[in-house]
Amino acid sequence: MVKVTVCGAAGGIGQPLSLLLKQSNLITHLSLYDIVNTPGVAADLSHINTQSKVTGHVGAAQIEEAIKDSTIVVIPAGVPRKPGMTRDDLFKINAGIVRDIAVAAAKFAPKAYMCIISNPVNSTVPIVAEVFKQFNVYDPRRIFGVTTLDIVRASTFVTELIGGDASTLRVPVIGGHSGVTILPLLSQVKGTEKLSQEQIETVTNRIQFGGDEVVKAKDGAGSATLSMAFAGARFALNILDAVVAKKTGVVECTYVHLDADKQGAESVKSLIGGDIEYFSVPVEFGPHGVEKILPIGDINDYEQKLVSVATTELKGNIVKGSNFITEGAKL
Ligand SMILES: NC(=O)c1ccc[n+]([C@@H]2O[C@H](COP(=O)([O-])OP(=O)(O)OC[C@H]3O[C@@H](n4cnc5c(N)ncnc54)[C@H](O)[C@@H]3O)[C@@H](O)[C@H]2O)c1
Ligand SMILES: O=C(O)C[C@H](O)C(=O)O
Repeated sequence: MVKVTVCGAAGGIGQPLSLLLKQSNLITHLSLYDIVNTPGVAADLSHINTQSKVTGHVGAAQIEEAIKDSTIVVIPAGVPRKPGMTRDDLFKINAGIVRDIAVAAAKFAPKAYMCIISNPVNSTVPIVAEVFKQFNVYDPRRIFGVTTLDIVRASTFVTELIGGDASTLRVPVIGGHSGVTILPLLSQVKGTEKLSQEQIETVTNRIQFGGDEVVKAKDGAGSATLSMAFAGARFALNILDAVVAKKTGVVECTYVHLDADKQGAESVKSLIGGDIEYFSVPVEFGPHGVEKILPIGDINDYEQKLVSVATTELKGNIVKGSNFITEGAKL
């Protein structure tokens, strides 16, 4: 059985993400969890003639059956931003939502690959990790912050400048998932050498603040949902490719605890200054989740400066998430 549970499945991301996952032949059971509307979404999706069974589960009383024995738990549950808000402003509401889902996963699907979309990702990933530690089921190779939308945006925006096929252009984006913590490594992308420094800085800023572009355009109706669904499905399917289909060479940048591959993280740590716990890095996936943290490679002086700015903010976000569990009420 390959069961994928989407938590927040009735939402702006949850619905199109579930639709994309329904198309995968690697999934046998698609389980939809939310506090509202999942019976309807599940009934609708269940008419699609692909192999997975679809079930809908509503509210805390049904979270056990929703999550039990999942291979993957994807979490886009929680509130999105409105114009003028930072992702960190969402912490007050989303931290508790993510904690409660993590507790259920730790109890009922302790071996699941956890894919966290809910913002602020820089803090919600440490929340899930600390919950798993409290239940003695922690494995850093299986807990991921989904930063794929930053990579997808980077491919699109950079291609607009240098031409070519955005669907195959790979732009490494490391760091975290908010503003200045998002670090596109454009110097590693062939074709960017023809851009001026001004163009590089403008497109770097656009990638870092791409989320704000959508929040502003939606004008109070939320943040990115469709592009996030695309990115979230790509990420979950990458994991399934490695874990279920046993495909090798599956590589994506994702926000992980650097203990996921201590040896591989050495080169990353020397670049970012040693004492940071979580960072989005290029990861090769394998049958246990993170197989290897790959070297970040050479970065130029401009990118090195961006790294210094990012790590200061990121460290604060990480501590805030971890403390929410370690200094909170006993679970
Ligand atoms: N990682 C990223 O790149 C990225 C990109 C876009 C959005 N996001 C984040 O994803 C989250 C969801 O965004 P959205 O646009 O889908 O929001 P939305 O409001 O449209 O949907 C959220 C869903 O979560 C559900 N929910 C609320 N509390 C819940 C709980 N306790 N258990 C289960 N479900 C619950 C809601 O009922 C709703 O259906 C936000 O936090 C947003 O900031 C992250
Ligand atoms: O910008 C947001 O709040 C949502 C998401 O993190 C994004 O990058 O689009």
